[in-house]
Amino acid sequence: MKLPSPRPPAEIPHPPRRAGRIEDHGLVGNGRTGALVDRDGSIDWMCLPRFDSAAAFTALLGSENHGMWRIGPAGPHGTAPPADGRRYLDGTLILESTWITSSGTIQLLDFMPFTEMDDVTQLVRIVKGVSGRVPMRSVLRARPGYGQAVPRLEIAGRRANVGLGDGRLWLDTDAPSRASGGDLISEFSVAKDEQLAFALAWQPGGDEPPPLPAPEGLLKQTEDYWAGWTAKSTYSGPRWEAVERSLITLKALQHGPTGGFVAAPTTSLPEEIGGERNWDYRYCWPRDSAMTVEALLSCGYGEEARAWIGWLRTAIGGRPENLQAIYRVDGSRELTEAELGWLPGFENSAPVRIGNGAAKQLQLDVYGEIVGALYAAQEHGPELAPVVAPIITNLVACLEILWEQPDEGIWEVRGPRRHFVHSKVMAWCAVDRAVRLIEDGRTDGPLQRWRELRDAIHQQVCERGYDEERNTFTQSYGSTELDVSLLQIVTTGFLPPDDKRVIGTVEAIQQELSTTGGFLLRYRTGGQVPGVDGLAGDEGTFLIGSGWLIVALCTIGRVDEAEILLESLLRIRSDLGLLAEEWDVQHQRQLGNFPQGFSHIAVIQAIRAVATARASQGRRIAAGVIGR
Ligand SMILES: OC[C@H]1O[C@H](O[C@H]2O[C@H](CO)[C@@H](O)[C@H](O)[C@H]2O)[C@H](O)[C@@H](O)[C@@H]1O
Repeated sequence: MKLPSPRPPAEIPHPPRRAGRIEDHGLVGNGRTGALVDRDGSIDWMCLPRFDSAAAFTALLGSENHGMWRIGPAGPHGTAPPADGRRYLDGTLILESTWITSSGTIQLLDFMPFTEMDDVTQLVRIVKGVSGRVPMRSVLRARPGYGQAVPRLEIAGRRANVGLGDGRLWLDTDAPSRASGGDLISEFSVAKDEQLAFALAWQPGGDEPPPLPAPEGLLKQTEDYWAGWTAKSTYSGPRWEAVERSLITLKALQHGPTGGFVAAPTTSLPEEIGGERNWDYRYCWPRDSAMTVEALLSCGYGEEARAWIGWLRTAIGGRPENLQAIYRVDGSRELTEAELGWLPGFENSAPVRIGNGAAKQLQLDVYGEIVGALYAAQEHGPELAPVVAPIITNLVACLEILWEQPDEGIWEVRGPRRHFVHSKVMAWCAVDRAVRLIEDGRTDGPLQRWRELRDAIHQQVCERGYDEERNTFTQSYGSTELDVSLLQIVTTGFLPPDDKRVIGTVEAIQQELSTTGGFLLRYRTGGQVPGVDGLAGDEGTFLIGSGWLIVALCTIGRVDEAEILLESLLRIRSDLGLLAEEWDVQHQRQLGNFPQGFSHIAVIQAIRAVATARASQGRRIAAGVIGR
């Protein structure tokens, strides 16, 4: 469905979005929504009030006239130079950008308080003078409905507000401000030891203004929130800073009020620049969320898992046979896909899509991922067993009926259904975990029947999904193609690590799907001829595949190789430690939605796997089992 182009936004003489990269953005968030901040201090993307609401700042996918809010040193024609340095304050999601100008140095702190206030979303920006005096400018250009409309702007003293349909944005600042063509412009200067704050608040409904903000108090509250949160991590091994950054990023993708995790806070960042592989990730995939929960649990975060289980129970409801591949943040199911014709897309990568047609696909692997996460949750908190056991047994009962069907698989192909080997392996995994739960006396179920089911799936995969001649499992039954998801044969324990079919599959994937630097394609795309996924064009290397390969190599004892790949993966993170879904090996840039949960799961899993393997090597050396 293509939505008609509305009247173009009023032409205001401002340049288009500065040509930058996906990874030039920093993320701030409050567990309800997130905002992406470019190097020049421009908020190029922000959906309000929820991750899956319409964006009020959409410059990321169009021009500045589709909405942005920039604060930076005053440059020509309303621009600001890129910051000279950026970082997150340690262990937080508070972004600090520093500009060193000819007249002085200033810092901008961007953050979103995790607030208890129902339905209020705040974004606070504090400009601090470090030296000299720096002329600054703020240009707030809210454009509701993904850049469709120019709202009415009202200014009353130090408060301005704009209507956004079902809510209103309030901006509080002491900076002198004026309206210009639907923009709120504030020009001011900040000297050493001075500071000036801007606080933006979204509130539902009418005209009642929100309470006046206290930016310094909100900063302290946000610092304390993150200090308390990061202190709960149980991971203190090598590369813990990278683990911490990925954990914080995953936490930022969880919608606090419901417990649902979005796959990423963006839509339609392209998987190929100029291509059509542009999808909306601002929703909750049980698959992605389950993997996120496992990654968080592995570092001691149980509360997020509990909240997600609550979300899952709502989303699945009383009918697990109606499991969807994707839900909205609140667990609702309406995700009709549409194209926003008025947006040119990131670097002209059209279409820009909202909604996601993959929601209605059959994706059998999801059962395995959900059951895996629930199984891990009750291992982490045994009191959860009575809560998760009925969900597990219901899902496995569905799988009993469904598992022999072809499906669209983990990659949500838009080509014909196939018997994807990964889907069957994950189905095996779901049944296996259910059997273990029954064997351990943590729930009741048809033990013998499910043991037989588990064996039947295993046997079928080994007979129909394995290419004896090449000694590798294949993407789908009877195909000669490979798929990076086959690495989960190793990580799920479907076969023992020293099985020749396991080693053969790892090596075949390395040979056929590996590119420069060891980054892996998901599978081979067909260029202009639509391949297995039914789409024309190619894509970058898929970063969660790197995580799986690193874990697989550690599992089969090739830790040195794994560590080299881990270093490559860590090297391509942005200066802020963030990763999109994919990496373009040729142009050395990130691709796809950003930051993506999958890629940060990969970082956590890979670092932990290498650390565990190294520790076990150390123990074996100490015990004299292996030499130095
Ligand atoms: O490749 C085509 C599909 O791409 C998207 O799906 C991908 O992202 C999902 C969220 O991270 C992930 O669960 C899935 O495994 C990925 O393939 C897109 O959302 C789909 O609509 C599209 O068919």
